[in-house]
Amino acid sequence: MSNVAMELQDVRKSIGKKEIIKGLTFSIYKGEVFGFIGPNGAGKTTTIRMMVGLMELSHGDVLILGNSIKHDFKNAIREVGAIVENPEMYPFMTGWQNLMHYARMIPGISKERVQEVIKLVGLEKPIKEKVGKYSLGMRQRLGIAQALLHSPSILILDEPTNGLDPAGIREIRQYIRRLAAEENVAVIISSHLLSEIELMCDRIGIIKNGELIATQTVQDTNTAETQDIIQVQMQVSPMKQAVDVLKTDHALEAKSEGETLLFQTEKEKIPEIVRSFVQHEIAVYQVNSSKSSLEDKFFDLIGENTIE
Ligand SMILES: Nc1ncnc2c1ncn2[C@@H]1O[C@H](COP(=O)(O)OP(=O)(O)OP(=O)(O)O)[C@@H](O)[C@H]1O
Repeated sequence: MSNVAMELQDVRKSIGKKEIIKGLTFSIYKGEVFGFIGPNGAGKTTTIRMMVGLMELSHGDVLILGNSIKHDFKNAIREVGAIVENPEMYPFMTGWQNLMHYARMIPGISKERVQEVIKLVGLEKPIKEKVGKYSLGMRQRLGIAQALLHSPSILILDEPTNGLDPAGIREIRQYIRRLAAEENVAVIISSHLLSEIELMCDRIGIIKNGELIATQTVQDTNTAETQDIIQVQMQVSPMKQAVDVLKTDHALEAKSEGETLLFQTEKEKIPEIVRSFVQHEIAVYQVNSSKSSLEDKFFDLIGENTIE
């Protein structure tokens, strides 16, 4: 049996004369948490709205467990659970009453299934309390529980951590990871907060101007970081001469910010660089280094310094 949960095939969307989504082709696999990230206006929400059947495709197709969203909508969409806009919950009802209210609208959902999803998102304790008393994180988890009622193979969450405090984010992260691992659900999360994606996802897809510009596993990025290039900050004087030495002796391009020299290299090269500075009578006052985070890579990829 195929391990692909969802496959996008040259998905395009035009609104008026403008093409907003310009041919997305990628797959999402069972049991993985896939982060869909990009700057504001990149096309994340539009793509997600097409994935969940809230918007028609202008071109291409989305296959969900092999079923075409265009030609076999019912069978395709039955496998999808999603929170795209804020989940509608009644604050004057308890968590349990809210879930039962939705469960009654879906044929074949038992009370046992309701109990099961409550356990999955860790809301056993407060489930008999009114939702009006819930924290934002608890409401999000109740929303996820609701989206899971019909046992979908794919869970799609648009900006699930929006507005949550760090503790709330940690909770959501924990339950999302558990869902993928224990239920083999493919989870798709859109976000512009990369630091969270790094901890929550197995793989990320970066979208910019309606195009997928990269996909990569988060594991790979981390491994690459530890083995490869690091960012170096050095306080040196005179600055211009240091930049020249880096270029002529080490073939490295550097930038200067005030008295700090900035460049990237392998860790092993640093002693050699310091030695050559000393030989050229360049004073070295301080050396700092840091690994480049996924966020740096993201900015490198999209070629911008800000995502707002
Ligand atoms: N109904 C519409 N009519 C015209 N343009 C639209 C419409 N909906 C979205 N767009 C445009 O399509 C582009 C993608 O928007 P979309 O909301 O999908 O991006 P996004 O990545 O989800 O951004 P954000 O993080 O801000 O939600 C934007 O440039 C937006 O202005």
